[in-house]
Amino acid sequence: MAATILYGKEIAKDIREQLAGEVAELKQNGIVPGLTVVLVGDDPASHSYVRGKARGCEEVGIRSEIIYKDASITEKELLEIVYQLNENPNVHGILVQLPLPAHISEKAVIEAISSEKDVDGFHPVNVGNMMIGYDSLLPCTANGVVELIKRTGMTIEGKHAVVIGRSNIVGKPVSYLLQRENATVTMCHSRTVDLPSYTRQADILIVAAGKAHMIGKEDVKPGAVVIDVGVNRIESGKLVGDVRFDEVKEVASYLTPVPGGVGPMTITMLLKNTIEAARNLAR
Ligand SMILES: Nc1nc2c(c(=O)[nH]1)N[C@@H](CN(C=O)c1ccc(C(=O)N[C@@H](CCC(=O)O)C(=O)O)cc1)CN2
Repeated sequence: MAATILYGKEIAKDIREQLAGEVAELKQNGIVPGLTVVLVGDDPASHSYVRGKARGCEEVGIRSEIIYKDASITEKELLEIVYQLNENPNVHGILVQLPLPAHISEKAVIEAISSEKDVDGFHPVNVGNMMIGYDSLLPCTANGVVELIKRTGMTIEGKHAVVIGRSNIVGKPVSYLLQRENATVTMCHSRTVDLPSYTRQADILIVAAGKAHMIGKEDVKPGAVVIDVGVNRIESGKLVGDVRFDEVKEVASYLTPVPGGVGPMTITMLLKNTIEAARNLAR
């Protein structure tokens, strides 16, 4: 039986309607949630993502601002911008778009952002709280993946989840979040020996390797939920995932497309975090 396609775009629309209601309620109490995004350099994909974040804010009523900086900015100058945003009471969420130019330390920039305004959920305080299971601002893509799986109506508890990829943005946090939902989680990566022997055991397969079309139907257990986090631009200019969509849809129970699957959920979870940060900071 063919898989049900999980259109993140439609689910994101649903969630955004709910978030718009939450923003309206905050505004009635005199709080206008505000997000500032800092974008360094001229990477076209980053510019497009940042525009998407501003559009999302407008849709739900969050005040947003984008600070554009040339790639020649020094690390010290960028840190100064972050320190000023930390002090600004109208800014509840701060996000520095990644990747940064090689001469700027991502670690230094992430650590400079106030953990209470870290709407990416990348600050070590937020990562630590997530690992322990305390409340915190959660990494957006990972949180979006878990939300998508929940929307299938399946029970995550007791399922075997296999995650391919161990990045700080997706692989590591999604593994912790699924473990928090009581899944049994196996983390695989580029050095895993005999990857298919793991993927074929997965009830839930999260593919975040950044390698176009690496997963085919022979790698998937029939009936598995398959979430494709890959966004790869191939030679023809087309955007494709890490999963061979047309093949895997024949065996999976649920499958996300690329584009239109996980991507739109990332920005929606950012909006959710900004509202949560505004609420927390007003306490
Ligand atoms: N500070 C951050 N930097 C980066 C993050 C992040 O979460 N925080 N993640 C990625 C980029 N990203 C958000 O910033 C992002 C990537 C993809 C999408 C998205 O909607 N993708 C669409 C396709 C878009 C296209 O046509 O190019 C989809 O999959 O449907 C949104 C956000 C790295 N940097």
